[in-house]
Amino acid sequence: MTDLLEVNGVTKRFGGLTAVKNASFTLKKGEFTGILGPNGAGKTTLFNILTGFMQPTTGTIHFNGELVRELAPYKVVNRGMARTFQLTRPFVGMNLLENVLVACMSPRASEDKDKEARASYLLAQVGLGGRDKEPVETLPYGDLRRLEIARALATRPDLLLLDEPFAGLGSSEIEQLAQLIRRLHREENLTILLIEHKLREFMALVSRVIAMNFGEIIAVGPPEEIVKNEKVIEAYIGKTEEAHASA
Ligand SMILES: Nc1ncnc2c1ncn2[C@@H]1O[C@H](COP(=O)(O)OP(=O)(O)OP(=O)(O)O)[C@@H](O)[C@H]1O
Repeated sequence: MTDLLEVNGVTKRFGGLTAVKNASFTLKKGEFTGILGPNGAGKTTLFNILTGFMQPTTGTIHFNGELVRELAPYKVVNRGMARTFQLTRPFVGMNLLENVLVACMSPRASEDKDKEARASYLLAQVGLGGRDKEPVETLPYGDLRRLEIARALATRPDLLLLDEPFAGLGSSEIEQLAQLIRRLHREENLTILLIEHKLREFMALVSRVIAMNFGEIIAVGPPEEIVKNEKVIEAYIGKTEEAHASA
């Protein structure tokens, strides 16, 4: 497998706070990787940097061999990196089909000549088939998450970044969405980077974990190793009383 994404020494400072500290990692084509870490660990900041919503203070990002640092978010999308957000942002006043159609105008989707057919197909693919004309305003949370994924897929990405797709969903919705994500990874030749706090679902989906704490990458490995990693356990539950006593 070749490297699709190469992150090298990325740091992001907000005044005196270092949200991401010297992060380096690679993603290989076809990998399903997750970023794990407690609140405030720097996961979303890292996503924002990768996708052009923020510039790193230092460090470089290569995607498909090209330097993507300094590129505006739409240019990053045009190079094949699409994302979803913790808070969904549909185009209000438009129906489901129109919401996906906008993304079908992406340069990478130029081969998709019949845009309406493509948008309709994507809605069906994410489980929203037959609902093209529904207004987006009435959509429940779980369906909004599906719509976001359809819009991201419309840009024909090589890498899909999912920021907490299960937040706010009930257990049956989570299971359905997890199945969808798993199927997309398998059938659409996608490389996926996932942030998710729902640990059981997270660990079942990913094959590699990048664990962060206080902006730093503290461990990288398969889920079965990460759950046993001392630094990761400490980051989640804090030092044991014994360790505190001897410190
Ligand atoms: N625009 C900003 N300005 C100042 N500080 C920020 C900004 N964005 C994030 N931070 C800070 O950077 C740190 C990392 O935040 P970030 O949102 O990346 O963490 P996270 O791991 O995604 O957390 P969560 O799991 O709660 O979403 C936090 O201390 C946060 O308050």
